[in-house]
Amino acid sequence: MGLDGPVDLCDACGPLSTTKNGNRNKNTTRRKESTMSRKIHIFDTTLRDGEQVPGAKLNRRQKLEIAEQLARLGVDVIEAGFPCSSPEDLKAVQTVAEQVKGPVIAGLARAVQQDIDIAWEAVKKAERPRIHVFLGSSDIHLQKKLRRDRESALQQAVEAVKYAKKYCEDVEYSTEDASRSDFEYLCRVIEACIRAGATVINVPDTVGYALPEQYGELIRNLREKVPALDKVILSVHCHNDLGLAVANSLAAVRNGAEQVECTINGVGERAGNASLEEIVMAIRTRESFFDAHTTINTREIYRTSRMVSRLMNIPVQPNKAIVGSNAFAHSSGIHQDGILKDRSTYEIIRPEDVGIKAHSLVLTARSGRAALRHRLKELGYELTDEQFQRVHKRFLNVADRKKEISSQDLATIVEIELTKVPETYTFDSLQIMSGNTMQPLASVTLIKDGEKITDAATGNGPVNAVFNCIERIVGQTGKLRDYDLKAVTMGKDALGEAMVRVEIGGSIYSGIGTSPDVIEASARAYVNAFNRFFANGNA
Ligand SMILES: CC(=O)SCCNC(=O)CCNC(=O)[C@H](O)C(C)(C)COP(=O)(O)OP(=O)(O)OC[C@H]1O[C@@H](n2cnc3c(N)ncnc32)[C@H](O)[C@@H]1OP(=O)(O)O
Ligand SMILES: CC(C)C(=O)C(=O)O
Ligand SMILES: [Mg+2]
Repeated sequence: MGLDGPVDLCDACGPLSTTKNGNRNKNTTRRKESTMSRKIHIFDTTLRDGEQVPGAKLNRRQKLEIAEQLARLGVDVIEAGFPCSSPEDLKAVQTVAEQVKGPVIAGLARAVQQDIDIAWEAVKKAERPRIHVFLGSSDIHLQKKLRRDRESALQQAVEAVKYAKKYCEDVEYSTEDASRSDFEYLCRVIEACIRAGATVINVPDTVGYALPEQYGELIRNLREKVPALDKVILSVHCHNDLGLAVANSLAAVRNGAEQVECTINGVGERAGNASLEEIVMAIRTRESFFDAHTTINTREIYRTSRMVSRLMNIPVQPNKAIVGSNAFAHSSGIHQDGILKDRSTYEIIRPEDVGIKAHSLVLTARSGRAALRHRLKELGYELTDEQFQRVHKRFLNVADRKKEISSQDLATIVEIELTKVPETYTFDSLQIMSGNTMQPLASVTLIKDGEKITDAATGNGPVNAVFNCIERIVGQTGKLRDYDLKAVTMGKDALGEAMVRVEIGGSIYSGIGTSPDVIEASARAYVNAFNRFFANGNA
């Protein structure tokens, strides 16, 4: 695939390059006549192939919950399980078939009568049931796993399709390991299964071996060599062993595939299946390139992803496309500036289109003034230029020491920089007695109105003992809400900076203190917070 026009943004954002699709299937023709793009059927196999992930097993109730959400998402087919695999899976698929309305409900079966009987038992009450039969077609699978020759396997496939057809009008046949199969033999199997009544032919890249150009070519060649494919739906099913499941699926769509089998979050056997959200959003974002569309309600994508992650107990990696926590997070200054000027500069998908409320601008040491100014405004701060410069300087200083600056951090920075606090109490000195066999004891001296006041207190640690002591001297208790201690310079004699947020009298006060001694820095920060409290009119 390559761009043959201006770089696409998305249909919602601007014009797209128009390219020749090259399809000659019946749907393409029909849709083109009515000037509509081809519909790509989304076959979700989260509950079957996705559930083959170790540890991801779902019970009946969980399968139903996900299936109902998949129906809201608008998938065309839900493969609800492999009913012959266990009595519980049979019941789970039955429950989904009986209760979930809208999508076709499919059950998987090996090319053997017993599996097909059970699959039918599972899906027969669905509004639109489908039996999905599969059998290996590569010599590797035939010789090493099934231990039979091509001809008898072909016969078995045909008999299985005919047998399934007795029960169900809609029968999908999968040529397992198609991408490693002999092409002529693959064509013969497909032709024979269509003749036997298959309504959908699936051409899986079972072991994720294919490369996009090659897989696209396979689909194109199949369409050319097997005209009967025009009478059925041609489907693809890609695995991610080389990280190419989505790329291969899209190459197939480009070359005439009409159904894509995929899973939420890309979960599935080994490295997983093609990810539904990536395929759907790629087709949507580059619709005219593919000359195709899906009927997925994309605003349900994020919710579905969260649900599957939660119920399967498989976290989504932060940089996962579309649904990862960083998919719409901008953290570098140049990008943030661009986004604030016009989101199309760095956003090809609107987060709300996949059900995420908004993009996020994460403040880090790589952020610039534009993002900082924006966040300060969001937090309600209106600063003069001079104040902003001071806040920016301290922001960079803190950001260099922290991975991310939260709104709370920023509030502390602003408070510390902008509020001049009269020193009701001035820190003078402290002494600590501490060790692993005694309760820490601190003695602190503060100065008030020129007079030294000394007191002592214990605590569950030296810093806590110092804080308790300060509270005794100022005659006021506080609750430490946030405590951040960092070295501001390098080396053994590094200067430590303590930042605290203390709840005093129902309000939060920030304090900052520096010293080469971290306990002294903490004491200075605590006194600083109390001075803000007193400066606020509290006696
Ligand atoms: C590519 C895929 O994802 S395929 C789906 C993979 N998913 C699963 O396997 C999960 C569900 N599977 C199961 O619960 C079990 O494996 C069952 C119930 C299907 C079969 O269990 P068992 O009867 O104990 O067989 P077992 O799993 O040990 O071996 C599989 C057998 O099926 C045969 N087989 C494999 N695929 C097929 C097929 N498509 N059609 C017919 N037979 C097949 C194998 O050759 C093997 O037969 P053999 O025992 O005569 O050598
Ligand atoms: C059962 C088939 C479709 C499969 O999961 C595969 O080939 O990967
Ligand atoms: Mg698979």
